[in-house]
Amino acid sequence: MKFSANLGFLWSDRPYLDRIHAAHKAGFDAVELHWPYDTDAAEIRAALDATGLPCLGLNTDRGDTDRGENGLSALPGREEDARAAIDQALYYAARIGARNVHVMAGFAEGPDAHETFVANLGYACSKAGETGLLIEPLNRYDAPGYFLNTATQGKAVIDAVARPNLKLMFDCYHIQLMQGDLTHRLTDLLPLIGHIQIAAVPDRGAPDHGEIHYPHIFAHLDALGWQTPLGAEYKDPRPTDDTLGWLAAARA
Ligand SMILES: O=C(O)C(=O)[C@H](O)CO
Ligand SMILES: [Mg+2]
Repeated sequence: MKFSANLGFLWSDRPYLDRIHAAHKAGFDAVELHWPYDTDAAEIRAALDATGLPCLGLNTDRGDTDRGENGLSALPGREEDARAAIDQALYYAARIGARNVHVMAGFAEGPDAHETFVANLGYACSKAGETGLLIEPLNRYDAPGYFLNTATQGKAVIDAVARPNLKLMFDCYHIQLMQGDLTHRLTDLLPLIGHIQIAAVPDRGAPDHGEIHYPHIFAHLDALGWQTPLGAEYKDPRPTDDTLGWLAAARA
């Protein structure tokens, strides 16, 4: 199994460029970013080229975080802002060679939000070119009021958009908290999944403790033929270099 370091969380005590080199030194196969927009794309690209690490993805801008926004694409009436955020993410992704853009839904509910999300995702699919698009259900404990909460709802949105370049970001941490049954769910949804992320449940630490026995998940994904690096997206109180025993164990 291969692994991607999510540099939104791992080594978050240092600048993005240093995080890429730290991920390389630690033996990760890829990296993924959250919101790298304050860092010059050419510099990120140079660090990726120097290390040989592919970048698997980044997120659309959240909007006005001071007002608590966490994505814009499911917000009725905010289409112009949502599409500007999609354009910005696709442009940045193309400059650094990122494989995917995660289009963040935001805090919204109801049929209008669904319709708005589907329309904005349709726009993104038309503009994406070679870049893949992802949507990610977030759990209700961390993100109460977020529009997209379950893999089941994610599938309904993907079915409604009906475009081959839109897939599900299956974050085992969020899906375990909302729905569980990870083994069957990964099997059933596999054709719709574009990226998979991992963290311990419920504390979102390194994937070496808690409700999910990750050696089983890794073996299961291996048996399913999954090859894309799994995104290590965890927040652990220890310095990142001290949390990587799970990676060594998975490599053994
Ligand atoms: O929070 C997550 O799980 C993510 O993957 C995204 O970056 C959205 O915050
Ligand atoms: Mg995630």
